[in-house]
Amino acid sequence: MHKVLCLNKISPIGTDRLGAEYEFSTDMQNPEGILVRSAAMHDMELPAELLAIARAGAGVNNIPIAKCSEAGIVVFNTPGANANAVKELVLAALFMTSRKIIPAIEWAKTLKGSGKEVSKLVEKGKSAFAGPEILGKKLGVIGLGAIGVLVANAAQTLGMQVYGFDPFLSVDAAWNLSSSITKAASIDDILTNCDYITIHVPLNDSTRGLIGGDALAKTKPGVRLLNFSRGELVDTAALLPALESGHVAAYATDFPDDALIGVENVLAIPHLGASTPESEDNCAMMAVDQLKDYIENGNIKNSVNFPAISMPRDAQTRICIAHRNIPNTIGSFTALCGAAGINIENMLSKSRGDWAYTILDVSNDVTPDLLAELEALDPVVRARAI
Ligand SMILES: NC(=O)c1ccc[n+]([C@@H]2O[C@H](COP(=O)([O-])OP(=O)(O)OC[C@H]3O[C@@H](n4cnc5c(N)ncnc54)[C@H](O)[C@@H]3O)[C@@H](O)[C@H]2O)c1
Ligand SMILES: O=C(O)CC[C@@H](O)C(=O)O
Repeated sequence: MHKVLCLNKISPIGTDRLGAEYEFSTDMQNPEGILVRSAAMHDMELPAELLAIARAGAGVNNIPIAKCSEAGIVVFNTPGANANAVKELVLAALFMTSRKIIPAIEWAKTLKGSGKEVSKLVEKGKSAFAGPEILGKKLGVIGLGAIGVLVANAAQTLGMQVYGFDPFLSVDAAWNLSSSITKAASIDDILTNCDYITIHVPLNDSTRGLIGGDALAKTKPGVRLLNFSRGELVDTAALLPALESGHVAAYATDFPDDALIGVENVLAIPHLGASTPESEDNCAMMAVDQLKDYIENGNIKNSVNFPAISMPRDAQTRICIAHRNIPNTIGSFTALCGAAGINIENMLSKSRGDWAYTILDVSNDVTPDLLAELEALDPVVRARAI
């Protein structure tokens, strides 16, 4: 029986796929797998038995990736599975930051009880809530991955002039991006030219504070800023005076902090980007399928720390080895197998940056001694036989 710990609410459409061979619970000791959404895992002790963490979603800044790699724990995410849900909320925010829809609705509620005067009061008060159209305005999209591409294409069909910036644009994203999107040469191109700016990059050490005082100073007066990626990408301390002066006309964020809540022209949304049944089902199914394939077959798809690797099973036993990407490592695996009288029928090894992963399909039983010898090799962080 495999054990899977679930740290957040995960759609049963996904967890039902675990099947009868799995014990699944929100509270258990020594799990082999963890399913997680946004739960903070940085301070969590990682169980020795833990093989993999599957993040039902895109962002993995809640997971200690480097620590997991060192322990041979494979971390998965579900690229693109919630992108449409986020795109739809970003489009809603484009309209909401323009047309003052939320404060206007709040104001209209105050007219309750005014009887026949309501229509007169509405006409008198409505000018306080006028706001511009998005048609023809310039939208800058920072980060053209799964979400950024969908946002850029949709905004373009709504009549916006869209500029995109992504120094690491993938081939897939380039194929999916409308040819009408203008390529920005630098982030400054976006900052200085655009009426609306939306951020769709991961949070990491190089993007934290991406929009700080210097960046804000380059933006057009009256710019509207949208952040559906992570709160720490925008420096709240630098943003507050820019909102106060009106230089930033509005800020929509899915990640409000205490200082932003209640501030005029801040649209503080409680992390609802991926909260649709469709997205929750997609993420859960992908996360569970990837986790199961890893636990049962050692195959890796959509990992953020180890390479993609997959091989059909056609031998008695599979040895899976997570290791550092250094020369002569594979030779030491085959030498140890040979010395143990193990015949390798098929093998595959892939690397990704500092890390690598090797699958050896063998025609014998594998002894705990051989696994211990493999794991004792310097580059190896985890070896198991399935
Ligand atoms: N609000 C939500 O509920 C929600 C849901 C999903 C994702 N997210 C956040 O949105 C982020 C993006 O999601 P995605 O699915 O589009 O991810 P993705 O990995 O498909 O795309 C991220 C893109 O950002 C680009 N990028 C990285 N650093 C950059 C930089 N400095 N400047 C410009 N581009 C850069 C990458 O090349 C990539 O194309 C996630 O990392 C997550 O933090 C939030
Ligand atoms: O799980 C969620 O609700 C949010 C997920 C989102 O932030 C992500 O990065 O995919």
